Amino acid sequence: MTDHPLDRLWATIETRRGTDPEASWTARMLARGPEKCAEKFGEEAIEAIIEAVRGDRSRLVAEGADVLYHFLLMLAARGVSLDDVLAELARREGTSGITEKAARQGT
Ligand SMILES: N=c1c2ncn([C@@H]3O[C@H](COP(=O)(O)OP(=O)(O)OP(=O)(O)O)[C@@H](O)[C@H]3O)c2ncn1[C@@H]1O[C@H](COP(=O)(O)O)[C@@H](O)[C@H]1O
Repeated sequence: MTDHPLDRLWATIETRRGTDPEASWTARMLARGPEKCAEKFGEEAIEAIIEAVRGDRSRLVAEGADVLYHFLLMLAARGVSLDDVLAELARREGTSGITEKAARQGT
């Protein structure tokens, strides 16, 4: 674990698991289940897309933060860790995105 804000946010999300849903948005969303977390992530992603298309920089920064938070929430709800995703990114380092796409498609 590093002192990166994403690591700290992940640690906070994990501490909220099973706590009072009235006191924590994270606890409330986790209690609502992975489908609801995925739906919320989708909504936040669309809001970020809208701001990217509009070109509103500060709104995109704010929506981007919402996207990252709700992405971590969606992972946590499915028992996938941030480290799992970071390990996959690390595995791809140094490979060509085009080669990677072909490998995934089996071509
Ligand atoms: N980064 C966030 C974060 N980003 C967004 N949100 C919440 O996500 C919710 C959804 O945002 P919306 O704008 O969609 O608001 P909404 O209430 O769903 O309204 P609708 O538009 O859906 O009707 C809001 O309640 C925001 O406060 C967050 N809630 C928590 N965190 C982090 O998680 C930590 C723990 O929070 P709690 O679990 O609430 O203690 C916080 O200290 C933050 O670091």
